[in-house]
Amino acid sequence: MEKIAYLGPEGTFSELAATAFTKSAERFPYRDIPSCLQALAKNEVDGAAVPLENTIEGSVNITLDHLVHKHDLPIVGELAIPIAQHLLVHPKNSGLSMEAVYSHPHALAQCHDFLSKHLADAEWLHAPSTAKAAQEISEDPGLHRAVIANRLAAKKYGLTIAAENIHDFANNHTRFVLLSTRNVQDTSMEMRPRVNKKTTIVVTLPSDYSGALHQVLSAFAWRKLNLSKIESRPMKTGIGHYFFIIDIDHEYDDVLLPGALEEIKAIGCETRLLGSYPSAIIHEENEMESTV
Ligand SMILES: O=C(O)C(=O)C[C@]1(C(=O)O)C=C[C@@H](O)C=C1
Repeated sequence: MEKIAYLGPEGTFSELAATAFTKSAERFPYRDIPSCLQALAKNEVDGAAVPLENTIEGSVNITLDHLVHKHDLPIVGELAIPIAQHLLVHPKNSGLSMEAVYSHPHALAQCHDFLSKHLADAEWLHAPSTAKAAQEISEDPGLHRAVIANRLAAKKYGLTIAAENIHDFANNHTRFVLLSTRNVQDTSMEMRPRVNKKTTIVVTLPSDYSGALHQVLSAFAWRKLNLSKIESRPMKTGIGHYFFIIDIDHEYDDVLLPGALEEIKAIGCETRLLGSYPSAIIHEENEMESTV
């Protein structure tokens, strides 16, 4: 892989994930997640690292929805990385007497307890990414805004860490997926310890068919295929119209998964394979290589 897209600017968690996926690829920052996917679809890059789910905040809906509704970009790898959120301020400002706190909505949500306790009177403002907030505040100390971002962003944009590890739950991780239209072999995934194989599918149930979801689940159950996630998302075609995203702890083999999908199709479901890929978790922040 030569070029990888991520949610920019430099210093986001997405950049950390992109680096963890592949050190050799040149990293290209984009303004938002849809632009990363668009860049891959237009072959401006040959990979994209995008967030899918956080342990505290749940799914990153914009990624899921764009993967399902707008593109056909296969998932080729998955990494869960530790997310340590810190409160950053411009060195000319001090600590917690700020007019506003500025960050990505997911980062603000991950620190809700801390903000309620220490910055309840400040405005909580949404930024396109954690590092974008850090970059803007580094350029304008007069805004009197604190930022929630990672250590890399603090270093990159010359901000001071006013409070460390302010996320509400200790085990804060975000799952990132690597998307690519190429047959990727040069990511660092295979070198990681404890790599599992996973498959992600999208299932649309037939309308007015009692017990359809039950039958879908039993197609996996009697084959002893473990599901690690099932989530419904709106099809955007009307109230009550949903599809399901299902993660299966098994690689797409020649027998079990094709058999389960055939069984599901036979009851009138539509299915789509989003990818079958290696999956790993990085437990500690110090296992992440810095990109500074
Ligand atoms: O803003 C960033 O640094 C991102 O990479 C985005 C993002 C997200 O979309 O959830 C990624 C990981 C963290 O959960 C917080 C923010």
